[in-house]
Amino acid sequence: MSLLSIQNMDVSIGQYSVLHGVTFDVPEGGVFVLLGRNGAGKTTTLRAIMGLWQPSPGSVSFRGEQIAGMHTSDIAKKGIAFVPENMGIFGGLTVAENMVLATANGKFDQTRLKRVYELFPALEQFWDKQAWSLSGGQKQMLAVARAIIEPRDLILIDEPTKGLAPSIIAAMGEAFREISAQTTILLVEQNFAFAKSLGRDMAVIDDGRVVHTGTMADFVADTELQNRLLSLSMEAG
Ligand SMILES: Nc1ncnc2c1ncn2[C@@H]1O[C@H](COP(=O)(O)OP(=O)(O)OP(=O)(O)O)[C@@H](O)[C@H]1O
Repeated sequence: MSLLSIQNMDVSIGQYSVLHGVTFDVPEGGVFVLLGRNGAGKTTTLRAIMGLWQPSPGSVSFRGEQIAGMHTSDIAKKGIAFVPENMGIFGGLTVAENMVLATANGKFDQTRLKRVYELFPALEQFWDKQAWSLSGGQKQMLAVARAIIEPRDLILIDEPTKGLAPSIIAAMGEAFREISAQTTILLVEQNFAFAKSLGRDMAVIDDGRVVHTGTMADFVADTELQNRLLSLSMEAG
């Protein structure tokens, strides 16, 4: 059984029909990459899984249980976290306060906190600094750290490398590799070089429809398919 199974998911935003019968399965473990052009429907897919947009009834199951139609807070309690593109951190609060707010009861599990420090040493260094004063990469690290401070089975991460320097992207990749040994990651990316270094399985979405699913290794080997499905707006690599 897949960890997450999306079957025939339609999503409308207001009067606009954005997703049309989106279907793909995310197996447990590793990184699953969702690729697609600008405006293809990647963010909408993540938001619908999280209950932030209303997906069609019965279209999203997590560990075999239907979660479409549940409240976002109940979906989060099932063990799914979301790191949105805007990171969702509180700039006026310190790193420590941002982390406390991400815990279920205001207390840290010390083993998990130690792991966060190991993955992202800058967060320990800047623990008492206000989040707005962090660099773009450090803010992204804080956003991911907030998602893993409680036990999770699945983390949805939306374009984490956007605007980051190559050295920070490399560090982020290392952290994701370690996190994905314990927690499945569903990663939306436009940076194909980054995505292909991490992904085991993948899907491509275009105009609100899934147009390809398979292994990343097969996709990387098929340049004709890449050229056809990935627009020039995606960073080839
Ligand atoms: N709040 C909204 N109201 C109306 N239309 C929206 C809204 N949010 C997204 N859309 C539309 O839905 C479509 C999919 O958008 P989405 O943000 O999911 O794409 P994306 O693949 O994540 O793109 P990008 O890579 O540019 O972030 C786009 O045509 C977009 O204009």
